[in-house]
Amino acid sequence: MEKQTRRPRIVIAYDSGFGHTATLAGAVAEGAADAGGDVARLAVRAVTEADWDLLDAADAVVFGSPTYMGNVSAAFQSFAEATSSRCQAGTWRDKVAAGFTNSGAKSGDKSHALTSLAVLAAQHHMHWVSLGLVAGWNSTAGREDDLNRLGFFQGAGAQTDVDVPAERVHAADVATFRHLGARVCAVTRRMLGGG
Ligand SMILES: Cc1cc2nc3c(=O)[nH]c(=O)nc-3n(C[C@H](O)[C@H](O)[C@H](O)COP(=O)(O)O)c2cc1C
Repeated sequence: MEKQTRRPRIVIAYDSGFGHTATLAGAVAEGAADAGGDVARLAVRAVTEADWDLLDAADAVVFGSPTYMGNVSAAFQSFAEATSSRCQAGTWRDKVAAGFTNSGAKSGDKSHALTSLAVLAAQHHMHWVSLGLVAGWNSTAGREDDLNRLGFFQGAGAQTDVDVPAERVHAADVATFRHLGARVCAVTRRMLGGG
């Protein structure tokens, strides 16, 4: 008989100064929800007591930040520092984690921001989930609309022109970020024993 488990509880904890990364956080949330997750999104600039409770009760936390000056935003780093007592206490130990970022340049040193997110997860003794996609747009047959068009592996990376409104993120990035959400949900379900 198939083992029954509850729906994985997934929290998307993100920062966004101008709304682009917030839109992409929505794509991660949709992917996770479509895959059967019980999903909450929270903006780390204004974390409430209820938000901390959500984070503490989550099975998985997906961290997201715009890339600012080649790293996570100052607001995201303030949130990261605010988690330090939980780090000491091991409150988030063995939760699943993953990350995403978005920047203005095609590269823009996004890898460094993703690494900061992975280090935060490691300091919390969480289990990091990679993007799980081959690199797109890297051959003569490749197209800008490929999944993982920017070729990230550690997490999901998007590029948004700095002068477009928040909702005008790239469709291939939206699909890539949805994939990350679904993958986090699938891995978390396995961790919960649901196969
Ligand atoms: C303070 C600041 C620093 C930035 N640094 C970078 C950077 O290092 N690399 C890059 O490609 N884009 C950089 N950008 C552009 C943003 O990453 C880009 O506009 C992104 O879409 C903003 O996301 P948001 O709307 O979620 O804040 C920077 C923007 C700001 C405001």
